[in-house]
This record gives sequence, structure tokens and C-alpha cells, in this order.
Amino acid sequence: MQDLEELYKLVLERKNNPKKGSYTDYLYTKGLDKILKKVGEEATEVVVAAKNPDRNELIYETADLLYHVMVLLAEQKVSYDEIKKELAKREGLMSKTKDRPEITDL
Ligand SMILES: N=c1c2ncn([C@@H]3O[C@H](COP(=O)(O)OP(=O)(O)OP(=O)(O)O)[C@@H](O)[C@H]3O)c2ncn1[C@@H]1O[C@H](COP(=O)(O)O)[C@@H](O)[C@H]1O
Repeated sequence: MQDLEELYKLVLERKNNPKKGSYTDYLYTKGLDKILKKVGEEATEVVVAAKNPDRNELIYETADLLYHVMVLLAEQKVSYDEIKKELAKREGLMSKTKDRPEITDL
């Protein structure tokens, strides 16, 4: 079983102790621009998959995206705890949709 935090720890471990030949090491070696390109591609694949009736595609592409986002966070030295704290700050926040001007140009 692997949750997102465990996945983050694993890719951070790959950052601190490179495992030559691993895909994660390949991404770090290529650098930030390559990681960003992958995040962009995988995000697009999630969008395309969401329009596909096969929900397994969406699950598969979402897992790909989450993995590449975890690599990006580790590369940029953002800890998983910082993301958790940011999410926690939002707990219980009410969206103020009624104060927001209606979007009419869609
Ligand atoms: N969750 C993942 C994961 N999701 C996707 N991928 C890889 O992401 C790549 C995405 O496929 P693409 O076809 O888009 O990319 P590609 O053609 O292989 O390569 P490029 O386009 O980047 O050149 C595949 O090679 C997948 O193997 C992952 N690779 C690793 N993990 C996890 O990270 C752990 C460590 O992996 P290694 O560092 O490879 O040992 C693994 O045990 C997994 O738990």
C-alpha cells in the first residue's frame, strides 16, 4: 500500500540517495524543465482521460500526475508537511461564491 505521503518520501529518498538507472533519478538528472514538462503532459492526460468513458484511464493518469508532482515538490525543496499545513489552513473555509461576479463570457 502506498499513500501520497509515502510516495513523496520515496522520491525524496531518491533525491538524497540517487539510484542510478531509476526513472526518478532520470527526472532529477534531466532537471527542473524536464520535470515541469512531465507535470504539464500528465495534467493534460488527466483532462483528456476525464472525458473518456473508461474511468480506469482517469485513475491511471491521475496516479501518473501525482507521482510527477511529488517529484517536482522534492526537486523544489517543498516538503509534504508544507502542503499538509496549507491544506489544513483551508479547513472550514467558506467559499464566498455570492460575492464573486458572475462569469458571463464562457
Ligand atoms: N509512481 C511512480 C510512477 N508513475 C509513473 N512513473 C513512470 O513515469 C513514466 C511515465 O511514462 P511516459 O511514457 O510519460 O514517460 P517515458 O516515455 O517513460 O519517459 P519520458 O517521456 O519522461 O522521457 C513511466 O516510465 C513510469 O514508469 C512512475 N515511476 C515511479 N513511481 C513510483 O516511484 C517509485 C520509485 O521509482 P524508481 O525511481 O523508478 O525506482 C516506484 O516504486 C513507484 O512507487
